[in-house]
Amino acid sequence: MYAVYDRWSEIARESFESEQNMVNFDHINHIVFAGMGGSGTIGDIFSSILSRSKIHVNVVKGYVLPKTADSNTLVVSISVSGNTAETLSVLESAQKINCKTIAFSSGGRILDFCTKNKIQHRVVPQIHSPRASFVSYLYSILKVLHVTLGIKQEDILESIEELEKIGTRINSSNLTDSNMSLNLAKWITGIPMIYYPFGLQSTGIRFKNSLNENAKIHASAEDVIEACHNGVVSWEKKSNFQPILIEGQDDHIKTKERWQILKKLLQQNDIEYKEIISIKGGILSKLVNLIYLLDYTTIYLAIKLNTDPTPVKSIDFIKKNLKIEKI
Ligand SMILES: O=P(O)(O)OC[C@H]1O[C@@H](O)[C@H](O)[C@@H](O)[C@@H]1O
Repeated sequence: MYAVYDRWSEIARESFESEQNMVNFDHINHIVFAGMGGSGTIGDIFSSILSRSKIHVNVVKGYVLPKTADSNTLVVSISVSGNTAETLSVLESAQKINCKTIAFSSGGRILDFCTKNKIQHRVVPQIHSPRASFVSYLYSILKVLHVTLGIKQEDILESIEELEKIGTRINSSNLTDSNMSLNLAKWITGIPMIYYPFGLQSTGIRFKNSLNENAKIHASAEDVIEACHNGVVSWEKKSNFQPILIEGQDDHIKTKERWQILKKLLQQNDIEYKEIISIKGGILSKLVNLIYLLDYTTIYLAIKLNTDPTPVKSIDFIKKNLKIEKI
């Protein structure tokens, strides 16, 4: 897995510079991103980026297309394997009601369905595993859809440069004290309780998912503002949860205030915490930079725990036991 992660910035650039044909969907007022796990995180990223645009965005991590979808809706289906039942189900519903559709997969049932129904499809090869392919999928989708999504090329290139910069500091050729991912992995001894601000949700959820799949440990992730109405009470008791605060340089002023109060509360309760602060820059740069740093943490943690990050036996077990034909 290291070998793939060490190349993330190169993969990002290659994917964005690939031959994939760009497409511009017009007359859309609603976009649905359908995908599970790492493919769902890509939807979360676009949801953050588009949160200030006039386009209504839904991220569907499940089987059901929102009732508001119609022929002015673009449904973007993302599945690295191309065989994820939930994602295929949303695509089938979208095709039935004449949504505009495009799908990205390495092949599988999604490619078969698109070929049969003449739905736009782009093949993006799987690199190692669906979650490690995250970066090639993100930048291939950006290549194909950045005009439709109104994302500027310069913002995309800036984000690749940021991946290059952080890569040299956190990759496996720098196993020193200056490696932030390694340091965070060394610090984690219990269950990470991840807090994230509005706009950086994808980083918190992806970190949780990668801790689960790579390090095979429990983890929890909450929006910090919401947690100030419920989750914070849990710190009144001792536990083996460890707070990790993912803070954005440009968080809303009231979010910044919450971070300060939360830190004060943790200090009063004698609870050690870690702060991970985003870089300055565009939202895409912030998100991919954090995801890279935190994903690497999960691989270093897996190694520390003598755990092979690659296999996900329990997910395989669930999939084997699913009665796909009954969906
Ligand atoms: O992108 P796919 O192939 O639909 O997979 C979605 C998710 O499916 C899970 O089963 C995988 O273990 C995740 O890592 C993955 O992100």
